[in-house]
Amino acid sequence: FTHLFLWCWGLSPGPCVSKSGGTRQSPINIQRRDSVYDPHLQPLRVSYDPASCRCIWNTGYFFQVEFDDSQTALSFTGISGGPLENHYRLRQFHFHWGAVDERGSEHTVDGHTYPAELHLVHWNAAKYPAYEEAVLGEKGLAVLAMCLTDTRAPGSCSQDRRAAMGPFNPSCLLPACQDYWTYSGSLTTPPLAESVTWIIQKQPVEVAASQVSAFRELLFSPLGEEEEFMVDNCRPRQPLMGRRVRSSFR
Ligand SMILES: Cc1c(Cl)c([N+](=O)[O-])nn1CC(=O)Nc1ccc(S(N)(=O)=O)cc1
Ligand SMILES: [Zn+2]
Repeated sequence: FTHLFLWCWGLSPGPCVSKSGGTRQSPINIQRRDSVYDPHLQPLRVSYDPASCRCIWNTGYFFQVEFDDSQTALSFTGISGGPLENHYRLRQFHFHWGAVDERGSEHTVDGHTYPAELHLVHWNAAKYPAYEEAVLGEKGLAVLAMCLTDTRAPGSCSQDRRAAMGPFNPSCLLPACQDYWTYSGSLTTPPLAESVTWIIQKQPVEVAASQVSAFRELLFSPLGEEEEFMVDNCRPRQPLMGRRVRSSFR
């Protein structure tokens, strides 16, 4: 019906049907025994330029650290290799976490949840002129995800508060082990666009203990309104719908 309705208006949902009727939604549970080793998967090539780090702000869903992803950015800042056919440029990274350590990650591995999950969001700069187009386009985005046992909180703030960030190299957040799973999915908050190649690192990142509690002091609510703590900003797992999860390791 959705397609018919859109067709009536001369609109096509395109390859990235979002919300209901989605066939490739995220996050998912990764059942290790059902993932398929793909020997053709290349190693991931990650290269970030700390000088392109711009600001940190609270979007109301999570806080995100944004990077200069304009063409003028001097150096290569992003990822290539792995399951990707092109070079994807880093746009932002953010976290999802729970109210308690027993939940918080969006993806799970054999049903195991972690207190938090980091997402580094990249867009296909070889195929699209800007992030805005890539969000809704085929193979538009690549999100590099890793579960965290705890995270370093760069500071608390209410919704829409923005702060400048000095040079920061997100590579310091990446685990040493290069093994990953990959599957085709979507954004995990609206518009839930089905344009994401997910790359999930196998090794969780161990960081300083009792850091996720600092995230829990952030606010969903705008300044001056009744305080609502930003917790449990993780979407429930979505049906696999027959999708295959590939692994880069045996
Ligand atoms: C939809 C859109 C556009 Cl277009 C723009 N823009 O600036 O042009 N920004 N956003 C918002 C956005 O990116 N959300 C987003 C949501 C979930 C995730 S997650 N958890 O990694 O799946 C990554 C990002
Ligand atoms: Zn996310």
